Amino acid sequence: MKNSYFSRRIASFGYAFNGIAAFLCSEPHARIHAVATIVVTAAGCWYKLTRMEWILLIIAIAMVWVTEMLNTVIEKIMDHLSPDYHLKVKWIKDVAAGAVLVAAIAAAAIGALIFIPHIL
Ligand SMILES: Nc1ncnc2c1ncn2[C@@H]1O[C@H](COP(=O)(O)OP(=O)(O)OP(=O)(O)O)[C@@H](O)[C@H]1O
Repeated sequence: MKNSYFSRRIASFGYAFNGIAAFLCSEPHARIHAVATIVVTAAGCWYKLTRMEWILLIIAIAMVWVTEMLNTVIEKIMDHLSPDYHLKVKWIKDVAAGAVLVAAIAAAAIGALIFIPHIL
């Protein structure tokens, strides 16, 4: 019983990692985020960010990844359920894309507030 519970939890982690791999393999945006994440993390190490700066940076990076992944899922669902042009689909996709933009602007602002003082 215990074994089957833990093996199901381990399997769930496996599916989640498969999902991240599928996102990275199929979406060009994901690869851009991956490169940006590596560059920002390397810059953080170079400038020896404080613990609080790392916390803010990790939240900013995660926000962009999560919104981009959910936006992609919403696009795929809509393309599957409603491949034809539809004003409601346009609204749903535009709002989902808007969420990514909000996260990206916030992440850029957080990055600037953290790195500009270090660079100067
Ligand atoms: N079926 C549809 N009905 C109405 N508008 C749509 C439909 N599909 C796409 N659109 C419009 O086109 C925009 C782009 O949609 P699309 O699904 O191509 O997203 P994208 O961000 O270009 O995705 P990707 O870059 O991952 O291909 C949407 O935000 C929406 O305004």
